Amino acid sequence: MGKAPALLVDDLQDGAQNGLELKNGTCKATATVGDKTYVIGGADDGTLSIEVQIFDRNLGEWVRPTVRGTKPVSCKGLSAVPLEDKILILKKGSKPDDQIWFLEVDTQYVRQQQESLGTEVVAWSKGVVGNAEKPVVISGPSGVSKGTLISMLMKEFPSMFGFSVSHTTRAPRDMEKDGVHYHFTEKSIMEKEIKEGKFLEFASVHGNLYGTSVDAVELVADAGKRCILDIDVQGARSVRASSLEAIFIFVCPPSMEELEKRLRDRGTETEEQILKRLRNAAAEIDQGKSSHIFDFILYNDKLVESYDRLKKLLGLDDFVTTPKSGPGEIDLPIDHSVSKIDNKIIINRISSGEKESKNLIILDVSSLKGGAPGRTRGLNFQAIGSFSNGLTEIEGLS
Ligand SMILES: Nc1ncnc2c1ncn2[C@@H]1O[C@H](COP(=O)(O)OP(=O)(O)OP(=O)(O)O)[C@@H](O)[C@H]1O
Ligand SMILES: Nc1nc2c(ncn2[C@@H]2O[C@H](COP(=O)(O)O)[C@@H](O)[C@H]2O)c(=O)[nH]1
Repeated sequence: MGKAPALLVDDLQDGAQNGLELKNGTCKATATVGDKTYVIGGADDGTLSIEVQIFDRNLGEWVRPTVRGTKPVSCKGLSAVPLEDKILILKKGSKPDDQIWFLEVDTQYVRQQQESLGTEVVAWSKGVVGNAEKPVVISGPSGVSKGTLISMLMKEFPSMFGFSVSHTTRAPRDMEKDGVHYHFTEKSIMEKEIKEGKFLEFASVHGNLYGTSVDAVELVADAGKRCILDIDVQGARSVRASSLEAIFIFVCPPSMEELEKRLRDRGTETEEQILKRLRNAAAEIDQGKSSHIFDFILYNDKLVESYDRLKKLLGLDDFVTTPKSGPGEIDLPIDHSVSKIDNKIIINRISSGEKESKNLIILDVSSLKGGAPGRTRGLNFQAIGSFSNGLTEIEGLS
């Protein structure tokens, strides 16, 4: 339980309603989901991010929750619209790609986090219009060439893909840089952070601890890139069970002999480590082929051909000739009112000062996908503007 924020309980009971701004805050809104009222507001504590406090109406207590995900920066004003297990947050006066956020309050991810931490948890997730490309999980036995294929992809499409930098307790190899190839970490520190719920997945692999932090995935999404995860089969299984929607690819060697040759030729492991990795490879290949975790199995015999097949799987083979056009961005009017009818959020422009804003935006939240940790995809919208000649212009997705 934390100290009470500037708002009093009476303010919540008398004045604040779902979807309405509070009169005594520039960047504050409240929304009630179940027995809890969420007070969402910026910079009260001197930071630049939007903070969350909860008033538990059953207990009559204020709670300061553990907040997961990248916090949005504060803005000129907020509207909050409660949905079933999350709250839609509309940020006023922010850039078009920073206007729509979700505060998850009762999703599967939040419930899992609450269970492991034993505290109240909320999680931020930025909203994305349309079906933004899913992250890519690449798995397969050690030495099969996951890293090689990922490097080729990142080199050819530097602005499209971003690598999720894992944590590991293994020692760095000669050419490996901390923070680039891995976050090289002490076991005790990593175990503590796992307990604190900072990892999307983790596993003991070939005698060391490896894991993908939520921050690693968020960082790539924040850069507007499609995240690539290079993780073992156990990790892939955990991600499959999480709310991170991804494409799962298992890279398979042409034979165990070839796998052994690649591992030995790479020359990065001791004899003992090579034998351990080869012993584990047989089980990984079995699971990779039979476990239904993976959407695709990619046989890596000849590297260039495998890379071409990988690009095809990711829809990149015709990328240069026919780049896919995006679904567009929503540009919210600064002064607006918000109402909700079923799965449609109606955003009405109030003042007439903004020449380029649409008068009415209808946000469709019926097909939301993904969510924390990561983006909430599947937002659709229609923007309707009227002109002095009486004509109406409609744009956006239906
Ligand atoms: N198709 C191929 N034919 C021959 N050698 C290859 C091929 N693909 C990759 N290699 C080589 O095999 C070695 C292992 O590749 P890489 O390091 O990419 O494997 P990895 O799956 O990322 O391994 P790890 O899981 O241990 O990180 C490298 O030296 C790479 O140059
Ligand atoms: N479950 C996870 N597995 C991971 C992660 N990062 C890497 N890996 C896998 O570990 C092995 C060995 O990697 P190496 O760099 O020591 O050769 C390999 O299969 C990787 O895919 C992770 O975050 N989680």
